[in-house]
Amino acid sequence: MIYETTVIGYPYIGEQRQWKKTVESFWKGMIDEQTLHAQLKEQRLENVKRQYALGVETITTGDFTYYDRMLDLATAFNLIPKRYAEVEKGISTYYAMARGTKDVVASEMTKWFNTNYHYIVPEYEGQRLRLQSHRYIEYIDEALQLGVTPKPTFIGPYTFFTLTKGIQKEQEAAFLLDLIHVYTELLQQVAQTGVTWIQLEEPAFTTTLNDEQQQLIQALYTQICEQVDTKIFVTTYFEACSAYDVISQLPIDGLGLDFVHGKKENIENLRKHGFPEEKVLGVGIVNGRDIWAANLAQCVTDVRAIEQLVQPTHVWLQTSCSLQHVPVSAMHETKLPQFLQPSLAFADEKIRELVAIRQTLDGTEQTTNILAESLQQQQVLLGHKSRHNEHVAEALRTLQPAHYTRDIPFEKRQALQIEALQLPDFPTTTIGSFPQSTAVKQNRAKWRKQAISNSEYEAFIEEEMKRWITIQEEIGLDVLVHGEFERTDMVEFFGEKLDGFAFTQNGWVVSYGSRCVKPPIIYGDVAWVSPMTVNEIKYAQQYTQKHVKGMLTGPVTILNWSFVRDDIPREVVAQQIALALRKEIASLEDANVQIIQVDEPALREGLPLRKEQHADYLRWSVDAFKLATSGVAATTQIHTHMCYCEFNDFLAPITALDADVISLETSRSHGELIDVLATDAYPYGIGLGVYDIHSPRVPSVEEMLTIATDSLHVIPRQNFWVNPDCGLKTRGEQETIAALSHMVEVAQQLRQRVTVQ
Ligand SMILES: Nc1nc2c(c(=O)[nH]1)N[C@@H](CNc1ccc(C(=O)N[C@@H](CCC(=O)N[C@@H](CCC(=O)N[C@@H](CCC(=O)O)C(=O)O)C(=O)O)C(=O)O)cc1)CN2
Ligand code: MET
Ligand SMILES: [Zn+2]
Repeated sequence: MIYETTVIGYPYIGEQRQWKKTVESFWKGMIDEQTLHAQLKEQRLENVKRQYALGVETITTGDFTYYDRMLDLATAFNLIPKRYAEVEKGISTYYAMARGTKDVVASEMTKWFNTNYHYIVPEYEGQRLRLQSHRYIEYIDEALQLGVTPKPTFIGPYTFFTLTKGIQKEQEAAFLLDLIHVYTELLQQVAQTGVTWIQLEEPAFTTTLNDEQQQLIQALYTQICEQVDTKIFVTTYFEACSAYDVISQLPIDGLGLDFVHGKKENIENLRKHGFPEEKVLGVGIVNGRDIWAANLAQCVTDVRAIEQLVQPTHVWLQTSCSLQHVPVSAMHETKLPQFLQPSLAFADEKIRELVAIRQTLDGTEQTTNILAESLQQQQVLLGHKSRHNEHVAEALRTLQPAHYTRDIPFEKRQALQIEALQLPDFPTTTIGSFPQSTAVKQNRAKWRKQAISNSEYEAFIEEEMKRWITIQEEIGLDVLVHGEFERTDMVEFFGEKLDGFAFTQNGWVVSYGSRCVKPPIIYGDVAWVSPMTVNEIKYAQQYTQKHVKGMLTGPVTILNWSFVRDDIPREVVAQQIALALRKEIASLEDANVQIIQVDEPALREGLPLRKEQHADYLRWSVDAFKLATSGVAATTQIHTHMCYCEFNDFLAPITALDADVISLETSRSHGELIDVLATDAYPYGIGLGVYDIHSPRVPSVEEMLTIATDSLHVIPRQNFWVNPDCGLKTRGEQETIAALSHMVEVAQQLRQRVTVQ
């Protein structure tokens, strides 16, 4: 048996987020294009060298990007929408598609399967696909020069096809023919560099696949593999491989399976259908999505059990998915609770785990001590007192059905709220955050370094809140927000104040483009300690007669955007967070806050990839939201917000939340959503985002009015809210004020128009 270690992909951001800094400097015009290329090359090579030093045998290239890997392929294939025709070719077009310019809107962005990473959606407008210049060969050559024979990776043709938008049914055949052609040409070019393997990532193989889709996969792979002379390794991840009997028989040379997230089903498939003798089996054994150290002895046992079943001749030991979903290294985290440190494994530590597993399996090194330590660490964590909080257990035990429902049904609540809140028709509001300006970030950085005192920092935040209350009054918004200036991130902020969470100093993961998040680590039972948001809301409320919304992140989003303990079901962790938020909401009510928004942008992202698992997830996630929000008075208006997804097939769960008002991002699926609202009336208050907040471009009144009037016939007047797509933290101040002023004008015109009718 031959064992080799490899990773599907390694994080490109660098340990100190060098990648982000380089790319953003280029956007700001601080460095020129040549310097951008030079700096990124240095970072890429550093990543290769790091992995080599850690002992990975087959190093991957093409896991690097200048913004997003789907966008890399789309531009390499000439999938460039017409609206960018006026933009200079090359890097300018690439970044215009990613971010928009003042003249042209950006491409859509949406979640990468069930992760918090967002990719750029390729758009097909009937153009011919042609292979354009690209960087893949350069990446391979520079690795070869380091003496490494890399395994270049690409997102595979089926996944690319399923994620491309705009292909009409009648265009499908032409598109697919073109796609086969460009993939073949690209892979042929790559083959000529002398690499022995090419990896194609097919996460879409783990979604439910019908017969037609299976036939398409066979056709794609038969035609591409026939024409490419290098060995092809297809890897699946995030779930078990669907249609395993078909996919394992594709004319490819290796298949990678996720034995972390799809363990049971993948093993069952191996048992039932075997594994082709001549193929390499990729065993995704180390979790690529969490930050917990693996139980190495268990991993070794699992690999041996898999071998017993199918006796492959060649095994690649790999992470369950790309390591881009975890931070680079846990080595420099010095402020974590001591007992936790040895339990953590970020990308580099996970590579070490793979190497230790390999050494154990092939007996090349004595690993008894490493395995024993790994096991002992598991025990320490399992038995830790933070995981056995009696108060939390008691609170969960005593939950009753009444904790999950509001006292009065929505129709009655709505009447009471109209009376209590006295809002105009077509009320305008924002989603919560206002620009996190350089001043905001710098003050926080200084405060963290203790260069300014607590009171100086608080005074700065208060000044910013007050200033933005005035701005909102001047713009004429109806329901105001405090602006979230005290928050680094909507999840990290709450985690810092709740029991059971830990924080890294440098555990960054890319969320989209150059935007990063530092997901908190939920290691123990979650509990509310003291009010987290009341002071700020109260402070802001003093300066206005209008309502200031309370602003919280929902239980499911906190769960989905954290790294979560794996000793108890996620459902239980969600309940714990919900109970903590329920207390926070009660504190807001005590402070006379009458409108409280509980954001759940990650509710849909957590939806399992397999349809048969949806119902169970939706049951407990909707329950968690209701547990958090249903304890309020009938006159307290609960808002929620969702974004970064398509919601047209998600109306039933949204309705089940029983939230009085929802604001939805709609730049992705405005039309479809309206169609759905036309057939399935949605009874609650709803604000369909009237502009995309991802671009610095200021949309005109007419543009927003068109979007708003579109939904006039499907949303009754008393339910109609006017708001942007999402929070404004990434925007500049001037463009924010300009865009919101236009938005308020839209509401005014709607009020006039509808009165006349
Ligand atoms: N967790 C999470 N997931 C999410 C979202 C979200 O808001 N949160 N929104 C959606 C889109 N994703 C987003 C993710 C990140 C950001 C974002 O703005 N990230 C910031 C970091 C935010 C942050 O934590 N900032 C810290 C640290 C900032 C920093 O880098 N400070 C400098 C120093 C300050 C300076 O001079 O700028 C440093 O440490 O070097 C702070 O404000 O305190 C960034 O990458 O730039 C936006 C949207 C979906 N998923
Ligand atoms: C990703 S959803 C963001 C909601 C949050 N209240 C904000 O405005 O930033
Ligand atoms: Zn949002």
